Amino acid sequence: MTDNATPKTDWLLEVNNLSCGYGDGSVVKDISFALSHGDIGCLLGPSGCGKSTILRALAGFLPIYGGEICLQSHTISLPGRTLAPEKRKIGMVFQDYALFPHMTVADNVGFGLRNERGPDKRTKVMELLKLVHLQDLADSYPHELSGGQQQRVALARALAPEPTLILLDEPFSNLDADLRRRLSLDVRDILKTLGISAILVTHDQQEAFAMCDQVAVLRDGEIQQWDVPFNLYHEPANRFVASFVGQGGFIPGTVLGPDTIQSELGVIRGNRAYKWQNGTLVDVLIRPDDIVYDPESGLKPRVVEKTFAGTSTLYRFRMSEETEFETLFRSHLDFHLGEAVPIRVEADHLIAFERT
Ligand SMILES: Nc1ncnc2c1ncn2[C@@H]1O[C@H](COP(=O)(O)OP(=O)(O)OP(=O)(O)O)[C@@H](O)[C@H]1O
Repeated sequence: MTDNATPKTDWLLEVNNLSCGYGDGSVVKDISFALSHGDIGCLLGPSGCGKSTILRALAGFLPIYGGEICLQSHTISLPGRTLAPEKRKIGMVFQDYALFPHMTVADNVGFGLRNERGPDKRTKVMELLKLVHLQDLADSYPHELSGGQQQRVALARALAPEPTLILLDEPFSNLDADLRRRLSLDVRDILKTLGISAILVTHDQQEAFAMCDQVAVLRDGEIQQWDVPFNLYHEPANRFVASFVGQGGFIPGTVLGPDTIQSELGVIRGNRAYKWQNGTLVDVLIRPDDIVYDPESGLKPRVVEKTFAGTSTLYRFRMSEETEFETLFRSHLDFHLGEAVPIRVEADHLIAFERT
C-alpha cells in the first residue's frame, strides 16, 4: 500500500477528514491536521473526547470510517485499507510503561531491535540507554526502577527501531507533578536531538505547552483549534478553547468600535478588529495576567476569593453581579477578603465572543 504511492507534500504526517470509532458509532468526526518533520504535536482535551482513539487510528490498531492518514506522503489508512501497525514505522509509549518484567533494562530496549544480533546490537542499546541517562542501570530489572526511569526505558525501546513517528499516550500521568515536568522536558530534548516527530496525548495543558510545537484542542471528537501554544492561549478560536486553555473567565462588554469594547473595567482596546456592529453585546476574556495592581486607579473591585500559591496569590475580584474575574499577583501584595483593590486592565490581546 505504501510503496507505489506518489509523494504529495512535505508534511511528515497528514490527517485528512479522519472519522473513526467503534462499532457503528463515530467517535472522531472529520478531523484534519498536519505535522512537519521533527515537530511534536499534541492531542489535548477533556476525558472521553477521542484522543486515544485518534492515536489508535494513527498506530493502525483501528480501521477508519472516512478520510485518510498519510505518513511521509504515503497513505497508511483509508476506509477499508489499513496498513498493519508493524509496517508503519511508528513507535508507541504508553501510560503504564508496558515493560517486560522478566527482562533486564538492556533486554527491554534490545527488544526493539529484535532483528539485530551481536556486539552491534549491544552498542546500540547502550547508546540508547545513554541518551535516556540510564546506562548504569542496563542490568537492572523494571521492578528495581522508579516510575520515571521505567518510562525512560519505554522511550528508549520505542526509539530503538528508529521510527518515523512516536506516539506518546499520556506517558507521564503515573508520575508526580515535579518528575512529570522534568521528564516531559527531557523527552522533548531527546526527540529534538534525534529529529524524531511525535504525537503526545494528554489532558494536562502545562505539559502540552511545555513539550509540543503544535497542539490540537479537541472536544467531542472534533478539533476546535490546531495551533501553536502561544496562539491557543492568546488567540483562542472559540469560547471552548478560551475556557479550556489557561485560566480566566468572561466579563460582559459592549462593542464601541472594531477593536474597542466598553466594560465595567473601562474601555478595553486590543490588537484585532471584530466585525460586530457598535452596541453588540459581547463577553470579553480576562486572563489573570491581563490585570495589574495600580494604586492610582479608580477601579476598585473587591476580593471575594484568595488562593495563596507561594510566589503568587490568585485573587477572585467582583466589580458587580455580572463582572467577576481572576488575577495573579505576586504574593507580597497581600489583600484580605472584602478589600477594595485598585487595578487596571493591561491586555495586549482583546478576545471577545458575541453574547448568545
Ligand atoms: N474499545 C472501545 N469500544 C467502544 N467505545 C470506546 C472504546 N474505547 C473508547 N471508547 C469510547 O470512545 C470515546 C473516546 O474515548 P477515548 O479513549 O478516545 O477518549 P480520551 O480522550 O482518550 O479519554 P481519556 O482522556 O479519558 O483517556 C469515549 O466515549 C469512550 O467511551
